[in-house]
Amino acid sequence: MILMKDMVRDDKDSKKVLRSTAKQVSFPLSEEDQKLAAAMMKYLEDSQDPKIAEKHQLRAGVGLAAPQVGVSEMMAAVLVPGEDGDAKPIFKEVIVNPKIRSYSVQNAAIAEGEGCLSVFRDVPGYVIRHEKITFTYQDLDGNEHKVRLKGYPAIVCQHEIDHLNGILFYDHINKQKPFEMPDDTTVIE
Ligand SMILES: O=CN(O)CCNC(=O)c1cccc(Cl)c1Cl
Ligand code: NI
Repeated sequence: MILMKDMVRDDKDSKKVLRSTAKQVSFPLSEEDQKLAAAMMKYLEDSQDPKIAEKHQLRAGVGLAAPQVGVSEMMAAVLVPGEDGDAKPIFKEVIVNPKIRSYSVQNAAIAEGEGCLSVFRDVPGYVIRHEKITFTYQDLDGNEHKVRLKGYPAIVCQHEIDHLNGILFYDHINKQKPFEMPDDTTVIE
């Protein structure tokens, strides 16, 4: 089971795993990679269950990338829950070797900013991202997928794909004016 103690912190990342480009994953997946993928998705499910999260002191997450638990591989779990906890998640997948193929000119940012399990402090400010993205990835069986996302799920996948490329959310915050946004940026509540 992945716990908070397993998370690599950006302020203590001596191996720089959070700041390097992760390795491409080859198929068929090794036993180890299959176990890691399952454990990462399980972390997200548990962290979104108030009782389990409380019991194991898990910080909630809608995504988790392998470098965050010290594994420099191109793999991330994404679990964006449905509105008001209705059973069907908006996006649930372990994305392997993801690559953004195109994106909108239009920018978007989450109103309350972003958080990260690799960043044990609040970093206020608007994280400016693409409102829409088209990206490809392989699923755990190696099948290629091409997905178009918009709004919140698109933001989450950008946050995760960033992790695989050594980028952290606060890299996108304007240091001088953290709450400045390009004027036509969509604010996601
Ligand atoms: O990389 C994944 N994490 O660090 C897990 C914790 N952060 C979140 O769940 C989170 C919170 C707010 C906005 C975004 Cl986009 C994300 Cl991803
Ligand atoms: Ni993160």
